[in-house]
Amino acid sequence: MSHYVQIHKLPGHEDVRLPEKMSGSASGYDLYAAVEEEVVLQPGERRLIPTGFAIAMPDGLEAQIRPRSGLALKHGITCLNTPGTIDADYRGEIKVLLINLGQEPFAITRNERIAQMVFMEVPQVTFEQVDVLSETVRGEGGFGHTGK
Ligand SMILES: O=c1ccn([C@H]2C[C@H](O)[C@@H](COP(=O)(O)OP(=O)(O)OP(=O)(O)O)O2)c(=O)[nH]1
Ligand SMILES: [Mg+2]
Repeated sequence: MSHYVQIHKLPGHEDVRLPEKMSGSASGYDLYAAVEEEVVLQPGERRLIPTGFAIAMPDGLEAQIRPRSGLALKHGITCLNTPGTIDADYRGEIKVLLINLGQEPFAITRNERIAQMVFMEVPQVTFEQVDVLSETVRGEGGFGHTGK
């Protein structure tokens, strides 16, 4: 399915690259850091990193902010709240909450790729309050109920 998503570069960030797919069928659009100057994340430190853009997507979609596996593997850099949720009605700057779970300081420079954004369809549901739920074989079993 293809959708139109409006994208707006925020003032002062004309030089920052917009989200980009690095291969034809990639799921994620890589996000570029719009930090004014180099930011260094110390081990264990978290920081909200700006991207310099905002979007407007159709109702029924969301965007997820996910880590880049290369940064996670090589440097222990991940998104603390992964997958971050971008609501369809959010018009603020997209930001990325990075945390350094590695053992070395990690420097983030302007226009470096820090995370990726994946669009998803979100089913709408209507809750129907009931006294008894429909029965299943699993029932209330969970959290390892079926074995290791
Ligand atoms: O990684 C993220 C996560 C969220 N957001 C923005 C877009 C999202 O629509 C809004 C709210 O996010 P969320 O619902 O996860 O946070 P909350 O703590 O519930 O805040 P709110 O009360 O504003 O919904 O913050 C980002 O820019 N990056
Ligand atoms: Mg919320």
